[in-house]
Amino acid sequence: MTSLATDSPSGAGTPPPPDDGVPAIEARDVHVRLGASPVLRGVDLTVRRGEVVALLGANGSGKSTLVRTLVGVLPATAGSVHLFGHALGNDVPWARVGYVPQRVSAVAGVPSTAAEVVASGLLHGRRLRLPRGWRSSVREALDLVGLADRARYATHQLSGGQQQRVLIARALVRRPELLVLDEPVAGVDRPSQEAFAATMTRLVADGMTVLVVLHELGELAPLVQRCVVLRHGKVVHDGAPPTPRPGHGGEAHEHVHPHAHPRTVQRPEDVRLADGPFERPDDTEDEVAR
Ligand SMILES: Nc1ncnc2c1ncn2[C@@H]1O[C@H](COP(=O)(O)OP(=O)(O)OP(=O)(O)O)[C@@H](O)[C@H]1O
Repeated sequence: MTSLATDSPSGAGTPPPPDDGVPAIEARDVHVRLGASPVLRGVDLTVRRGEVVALLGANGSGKSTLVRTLVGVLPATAGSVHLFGHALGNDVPWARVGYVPQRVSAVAGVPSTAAEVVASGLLHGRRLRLPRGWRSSVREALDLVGLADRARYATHQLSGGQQQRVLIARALVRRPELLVLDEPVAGVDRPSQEAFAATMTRLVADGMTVLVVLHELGELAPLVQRCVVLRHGKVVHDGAPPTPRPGHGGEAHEHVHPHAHPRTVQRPEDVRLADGPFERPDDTEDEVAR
């Protein structure tokens, strides 16, 4: 299991379990309707243990819907999802799964300290009491995202990027083996982007399996082994990351980041999706969906 303990240089205390060949995520022919609209239309996705997979696609292509379905937040209309070999439901070992939702002020209105938000990540399923040693787990998780000195800050006293890091720490405090993140760096400040990339580098080195929704590979490009691209709720690419193109991030790039705070948007050096089935900078599914 990936650990947040600090007794090794990478932050891992316990080695990950041997890969038994069962994928961390296995989704087959997943369909989701929201309201009257078919949002996912037969998605297949396998994420093997230790893989780092980026989920890409234009605004409205269904990325958030897919990850929310994979972690059981949204019900699939049809198809199946297995996590660690268990169909979604009570049999899934949820303690092994960390989920970081899109920020969208998820913690901004919560009158809690960073430490309290992180500690809430230790409560899941039928666990309604904090486990023994929770304070050190919380401290380690905050340390891992570079916010050990902000533990007692109210979340509204933190920047957007720091709030996002608190959410990541909340997912990490469970010492998950699988981390699912929905646009973790959209609209966050540069120091938080860099802190996030450094955190992910350590976690991946320790064997963490990662599925991350991104608009751009950005600072995570060196870690990403596979890219899955959604378009109109279908997978249109599943394979190697697209070739980097110079110049992306300039004025021509107008991909909308609806969750970004306008004053804190940063455009990292990134990787442009190729033409063809991939997103175009000015393309949103809402505009082109049939
Ligand atoms: N609750 C809902 N009811 C009806 N339609 C919805 C609902 N939530 C999302 N949708 C629609 O589903 C489609 C996919 O949305 P989703 O948020 O999954 O896309 P996305 O690829 O994550 O987009 P973005 O990059 O903008 O976050 C969009 O057309 C959106 O308008």
